[in-house]
Amino acid sequence: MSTDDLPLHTHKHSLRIPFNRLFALIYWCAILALLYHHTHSLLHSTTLTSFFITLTLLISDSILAFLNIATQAFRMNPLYRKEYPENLKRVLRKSDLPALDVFICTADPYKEPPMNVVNTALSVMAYDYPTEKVSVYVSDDGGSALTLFAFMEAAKFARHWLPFCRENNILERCPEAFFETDHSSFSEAENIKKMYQGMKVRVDNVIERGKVDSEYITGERESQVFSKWSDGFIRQDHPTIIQVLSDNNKERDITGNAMPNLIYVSREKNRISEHNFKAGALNVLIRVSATMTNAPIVLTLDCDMYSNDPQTLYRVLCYLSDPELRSKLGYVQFPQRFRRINKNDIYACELKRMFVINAEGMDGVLGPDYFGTGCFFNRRVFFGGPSQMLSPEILELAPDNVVDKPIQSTKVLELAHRVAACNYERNTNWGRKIGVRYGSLVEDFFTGYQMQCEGWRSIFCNPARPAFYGDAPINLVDVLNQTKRWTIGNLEVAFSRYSPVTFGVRAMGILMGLSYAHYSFWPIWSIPITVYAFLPQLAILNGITIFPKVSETWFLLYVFLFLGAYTQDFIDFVVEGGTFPRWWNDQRMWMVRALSSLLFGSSGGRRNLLGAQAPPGPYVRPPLFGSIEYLLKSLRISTHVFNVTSKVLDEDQSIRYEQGTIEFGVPSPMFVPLTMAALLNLAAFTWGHVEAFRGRNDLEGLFLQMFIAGFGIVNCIPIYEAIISRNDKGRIPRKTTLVSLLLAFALYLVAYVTLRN
Ligand SMILES: O=c1ccn([C@@H]2O[C@H](COP(=O)(O)OP(=O)(O)O[C@H]3O[C@H](CO)[C@@H](O)[C@H](O)[C@H]3O)[C@@H](O)[C@H]2O)c(=O)[nH]1
Ligand SMILES: [Mn+2]
Repeated sequence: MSTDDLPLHTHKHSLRIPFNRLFALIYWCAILALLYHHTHSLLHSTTLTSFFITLTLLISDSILAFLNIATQAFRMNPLYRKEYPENLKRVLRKSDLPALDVFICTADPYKEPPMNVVNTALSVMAYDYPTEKVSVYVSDDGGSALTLFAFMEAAKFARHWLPFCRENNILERCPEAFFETDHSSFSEAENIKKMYQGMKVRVDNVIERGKVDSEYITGERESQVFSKWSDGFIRQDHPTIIQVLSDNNKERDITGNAMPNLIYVSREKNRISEHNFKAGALNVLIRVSATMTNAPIVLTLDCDMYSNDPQTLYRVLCYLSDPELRSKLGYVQFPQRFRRINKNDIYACELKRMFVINAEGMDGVLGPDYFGTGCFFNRRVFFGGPSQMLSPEILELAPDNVVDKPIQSTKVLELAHRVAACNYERNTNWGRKIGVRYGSLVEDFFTGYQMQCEGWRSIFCNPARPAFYGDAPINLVDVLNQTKRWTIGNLEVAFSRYSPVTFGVRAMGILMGLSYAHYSFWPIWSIPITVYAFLPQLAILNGITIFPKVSETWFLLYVFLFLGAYTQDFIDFVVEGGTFPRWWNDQRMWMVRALSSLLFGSSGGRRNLLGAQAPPGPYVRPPLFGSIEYLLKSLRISTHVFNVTSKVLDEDQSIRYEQGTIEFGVPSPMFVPLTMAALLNLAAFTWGHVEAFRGRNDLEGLFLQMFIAGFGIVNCIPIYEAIISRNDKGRIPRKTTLVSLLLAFALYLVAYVTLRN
């Protein structure tokens, strides 16, 4: 039978491509016209005030224009793919199936409950795949005995869980998710559930006490392991701990089947060496796994994600075993999908554009960027471009090396410890040319980008049943802190010597270069957003017209630019299954993000050069410009830290989240610009009408400004509610409102003095 009859995968191009291209052309012409208009007015401005206002608008609109052009790159050639795993099983023998190493990262047992991490691991250990070919490596940057304890428990539970899933052909192989569904039709389920809950109680007890008491330790071997957590052991300074918790050469499940490998790794840490956060953790796992199993396929997973489909690996193999793709295929990326997002996704955490729409767009060119989780790599991709292999410093780490010793042999364990040491990477290519790349807080984005620059292709795989599910933050501060980390990370890429606009365009062509530029430069989108949130409003308050009148032709240009961008964005969103309320919240959240986290730095996150974390400070810290924070880093005055997002659910907060109420709560400086904008827009809109009513205003000339203020107000409704009508703990703290009010008034005074002369 020819392979045409048994396709492993197919794809089709979006029908909207011709329309998108035509529209992009028209839209670019409109943008050019606007920039011409501004330049013309700038050259003919009569007063200093009008000169500065026009200059501000010109700068803002140039930034918007650049970002818009970059966004159009995603729309030039979107692609939709489909895989046929059933065909794969007909052409590939079981014995030919490649092995898989799964990497799971965790960093803090209190922010990332070990039971969640355990669920992540169990869901992939239970993949529908020959168990002797699966190894799961857990990286614990928290260096916590609590996490290790949870995994010891998990290894025991897995001996029951895996055969249960296999024999009953369970789809939902993450225990927590499975027990949330109706499982009454499975006779053993109750038994397994009891075991699961027993494990949960033990793990939670240990977490609550903060240590593993002797009553929980069974046997000499376990107590020996925990004795490593001696007095001087702290998370920032401790030796490497590598613990094989399940070894497929030895362990059998209760039905006598081999168990997958499960290995706990907490790399060595000290205060002098840079440990490079998650990127460093992943590089240690790449090396440790190379010494033990060296599987040709590597899956990276965050501890807040779990597998939702045991067949996923077969989908991946549809691409990785395709002879036409194989030699250049670096990774297969699945979208991040989230489980508990509320109905209208108030924080726009679904990130449909980033995780689906844009990824499909890039897939039509050279493939999607790397999202940090839910990604299957060809191990070879970590070692230089497809035609230019970079050999690691020791032979055993090479991607084609075959491990011929059992994972618990002294030789293997010795080497594994050696490659997990703090100073192992000194004078090597790790983090620069080999492995996951250092130098950006979005190590995922930066790494995928560099791989693609080296000539690797990637594939976006988006099956109907989500391959993975994860959790997204459920309060505004967490969302904004996450955005802030991404902001800094993106700027680090934008202004590195690998900048997508120069290096990227040269290496991958204009479309890929622009796609990556869109992400790395998006923080500067906060400049136009801030200008449009304040300038037109301040102008209204001072009776100044800054946009064309309704009767002028230029007015139509503004209408077209606004409606064109919004409509196109809306169509993209809805075509991918979005709803109107979700889209509305999404566009609101991008403005919120722009006004707060993109611009301002906040709580924590800075450390001194020795790498010691600054002690947690009082609630309100002086706001810092994101760019200043970035600058401080560039001047080596401070460095950025990867602030892990909390995955602990507060009951009250969860309820408010379910109801769709925005959670402010803590007096964060990040809320100040937002609240200021809400107040000023309301003031301007009201004042504009009052003046018009008194006949002192020309509403025709102020129409665009009034429209912007009105649009701002509609977007700010939840903020007004959070200031005035809410009494719950999630309302905007009085202090924040007061500070914002004062600052808004100060801003008004400044404008009064400068604009009226
Ligand atoms: O020093 C560290 C810090 C973090 N992590 C792990 O990194 C993962 C992601 O951290 P999280 O707090 O969940 O960040 P998110 O913002 O949700 O993560 C997104 O953004 C990150 C880059 O900023 C990517 O690494 C992630 O894959 C991507 O999902 C988690 O598993 C952490 O345990 C470490 O292993 N070591
Ligand atoms: Mn996360």
